[in-house]
Amino acid sequence: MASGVQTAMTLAPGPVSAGPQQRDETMSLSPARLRPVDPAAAPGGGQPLDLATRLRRNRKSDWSRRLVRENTLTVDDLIWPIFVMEGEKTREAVPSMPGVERLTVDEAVRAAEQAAKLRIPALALFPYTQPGLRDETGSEALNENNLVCRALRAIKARVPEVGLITDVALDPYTSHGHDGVMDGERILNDETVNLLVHQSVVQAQCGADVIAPSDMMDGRIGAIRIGLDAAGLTDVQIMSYAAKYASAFYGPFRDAIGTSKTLIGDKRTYQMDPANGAEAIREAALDVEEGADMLMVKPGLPYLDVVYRLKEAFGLPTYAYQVSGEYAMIEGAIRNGWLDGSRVVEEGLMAFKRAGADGILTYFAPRVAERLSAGA
Ligand SMILES: NCc1[nH]cc(CCC(=O)O)c1CC(=O)O
Ligand SMILES: [Mg+2]
Repeated sequence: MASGVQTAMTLAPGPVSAGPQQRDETMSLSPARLRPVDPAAAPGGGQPLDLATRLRRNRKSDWSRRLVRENTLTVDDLIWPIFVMEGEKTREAVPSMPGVERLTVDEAVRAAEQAAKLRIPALALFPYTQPGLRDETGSEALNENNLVCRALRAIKARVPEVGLITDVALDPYTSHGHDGVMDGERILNDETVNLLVHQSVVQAQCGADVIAPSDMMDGRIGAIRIGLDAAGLTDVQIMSYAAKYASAFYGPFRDAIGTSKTLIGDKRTYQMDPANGAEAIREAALDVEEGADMLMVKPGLPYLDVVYRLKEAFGLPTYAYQVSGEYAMIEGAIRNGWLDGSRVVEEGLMAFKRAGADGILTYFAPRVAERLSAGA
């Protein structure tokens, strides 16, 4: 160290005669950069480089890395999406999401107990609707005894301390797998919104704490807010899937809820074009104006720029959905031994925090919570 200081003194700031600095005039002219390096200090010559700033200093030990760490990942950041199905005491594997299962309602209650024990704040529920109950207009969505409603009541009765988030959209209930009602090839916006308001009120009356519309119809946030308030459900929150993209990463989810084989066409007339970023701001601005309490971006990792932009622009609680395809990619590689399991999962989740997310919907939630609570 002493010799480093000495070098800095003897080689006082002077004109730069060579080096990369000269090539780029816009480069910072801070004194630290201008100090020339002693030409005698050849690599391996034993003389330290004359660097005033060495960013590695703060990384030299575990305690120091912890001290300078900018972001943290905690159990409080996790939302656990689960799939529910008919039946009793049964769990059924979802092949394209290794490690994820569909749960009967009683097993969903077990999952909620596990969430409570791990202190995962909330679950997000998605139903696998019996094919015979699916129709053109998704009428099962409005049935207060449908799978989601029964799961809501069962979990609320046994594990009231866990937050329950429900998906509002018609796709688990329609014979064509679209999120709205159709007229020929068109997905009808305003007619669909009417049904979504009804669906939201039914779910909230059955115990949903947070209504999360994932349908991407225009105007649904405002309509749902009015509908909930009119039903006396003023405390029910709305988490808007504000920027939801027409993504190929939803494939395994559609296997899980049984819509991949029935879906006619694609969802590009209502979900966003993956090429668009500025449009996400417009989507979110409308949802904020219409009364959204929280915003969500979906998918997650490929859309971190959108997470960052929405958080910066609105400052609302903002969430990212690490979707089924992201889960399948990571878990597939882990199971093949190509990636180091816990490290890659936590690095990915930390990236959401760094981008500004307040939390993440992730199928890895119970696994990560277990590690975090073990202090690993
Ligand atoms: N409204 C449907 C819905 N809600 C959540 C997801 C995807 C979640 C995932 O892939 O994990 C989808 C799929 C879709 O839009 O087709
Ligand atoms: Mg919108």
